Amino acid sequence: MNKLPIIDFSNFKPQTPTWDSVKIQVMKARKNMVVLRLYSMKYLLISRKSIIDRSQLLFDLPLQNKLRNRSDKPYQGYIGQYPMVPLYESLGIEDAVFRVQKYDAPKSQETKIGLTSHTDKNIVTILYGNEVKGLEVLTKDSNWINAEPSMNSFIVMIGDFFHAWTNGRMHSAHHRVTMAGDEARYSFGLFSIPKSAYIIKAPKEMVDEEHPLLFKPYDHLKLMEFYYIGAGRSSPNTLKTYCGA
Ligand SMILES: O=C(O)CCC(=O)C(=O)O
Ligand SMILES: [Fe+2]
Repeated sequence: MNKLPIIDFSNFKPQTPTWDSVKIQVMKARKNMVVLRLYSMKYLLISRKSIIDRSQLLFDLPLQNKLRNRSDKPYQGYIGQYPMVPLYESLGIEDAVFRVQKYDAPKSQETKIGLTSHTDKNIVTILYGNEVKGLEVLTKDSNWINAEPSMNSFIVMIGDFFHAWTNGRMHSAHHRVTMAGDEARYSFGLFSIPKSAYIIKAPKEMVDEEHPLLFKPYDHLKLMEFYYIGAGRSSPNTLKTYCGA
């Protein structure tokens, strides 16, 4: 497979043949990779330009202004100026799950790291962006494939919460951003997160002889701290290192 599965949600209504066919496609996709494109929402085409224009203005603000949106919590407020990912910066709304991200065009001809390979730690991520490509997803058979930008679709990605809660049935794919060319990439993400202090634990229905428990119960915020502040970043599988059963 060298393309993301594309699932058309545009005529998605309960009790219709489309409903059943979409359901089957979603189940198939989650076994292979679980990065879906949702074709729908024509109004996005109109609003997309204005979202990107406004994001440009936001990131063009002086650094000291952007730094005022700083947070002590992991993955909140302004993130940027990291030597490991010098092209990347992003702004999030405190305690909300919306984040605007910018990847500068690389300064030289070489391809550059925009974001290092990771799995999302949250429940589900919904991504939308401008026409500059860069997002790459690792398939279960270890091939990196490009997520081609598309104006009328979102990319939906399963996070580690769902992977743990379904005891491995849903796959949280590794992904990264690689930049090339001379245009900046903008992306917008909705990162759903559990309520604070919610302990993530696979329900007993998800655990059986064929599916032994993969992870001990854990707190999402503690996992985030382990990833961003602790030793978790260097681990290829942060969740397993943190709370593998
Ligand atoms: O910008 C993108 O397309 C990917 C962003 C991402 O992977 C993340 O913020 O976790
Ligand atoms: Fe991500």
